[in-house]
Amino acid sequence: MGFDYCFACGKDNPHGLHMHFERDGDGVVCHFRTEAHHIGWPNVQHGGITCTLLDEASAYVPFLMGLVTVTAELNISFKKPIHVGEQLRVWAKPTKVSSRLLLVEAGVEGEDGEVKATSTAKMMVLSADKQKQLGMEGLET
Ligand SMILES: CCCCCCCCCCCCCC(=O)SCCNC(=O)CCNC(=O)[C@H](O)C(C)(C)COP(=O)(O)OP(=O)(O)OC[C@H]1O[C@@H](n2cnc3c(N)ncnc32)[C@H](O)[C@@H]1OP(=O)(O)O
Repeated sequence: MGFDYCFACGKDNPHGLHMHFERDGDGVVCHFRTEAHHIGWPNVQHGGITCTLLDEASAYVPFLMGLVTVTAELNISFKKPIHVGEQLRVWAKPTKVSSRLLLVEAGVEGEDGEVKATSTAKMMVLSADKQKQLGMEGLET
């Protein structure tokens, strides 16, 4: 299975979130609507879904630079609950880029711009050998 089955962005994954990213300056942005099947506590989006939104946005920053990375670290601050039916703006931008590591800042905001969650991520750039070693097959950027 390739990119199209990515849980966060794959168009062919029937269980996925179907995130779609666009460039925004040197970063990325995506709009996402919280649905009933995304909850943990009643009416409140599961924190794991929020993590996925932030992780994916962080991964798309290097991806759109033509780099294959994995998340080595992801630190999240959950600021406000997200409720079913909310329309969210998910963004990410690089704060430091080196040949092996990118630091990426990301956030989730409500329609009124309220900050729901923020994160910082360390994205490790993978060589072709490392991709093979980690069992990542069929990757082409
Ligand atoms: C059509 C469009 C489709 C688009 C699709 C887009 C898809 C996007 C999908 C994205 C999905 C979403 C994204 C996801 O969810 S990716 C999935 C979640 N992440 C993972 O599965 C990663 C699992 N971890 C690993 O594979 C390894 O631990 C990695 C690769 C991270 C390091 O490997 P390893 O441990 O073997 O290291 P090394 O021997 O290669 O050494 C490397 C160097 O790096 C240093 N180091 C290591 N760790 C850290 C750290 N935390 N902070 C700072 N530095 C660190 C290390 O000391 C060394 O430095 P030096 O001693 O050389 O100086």
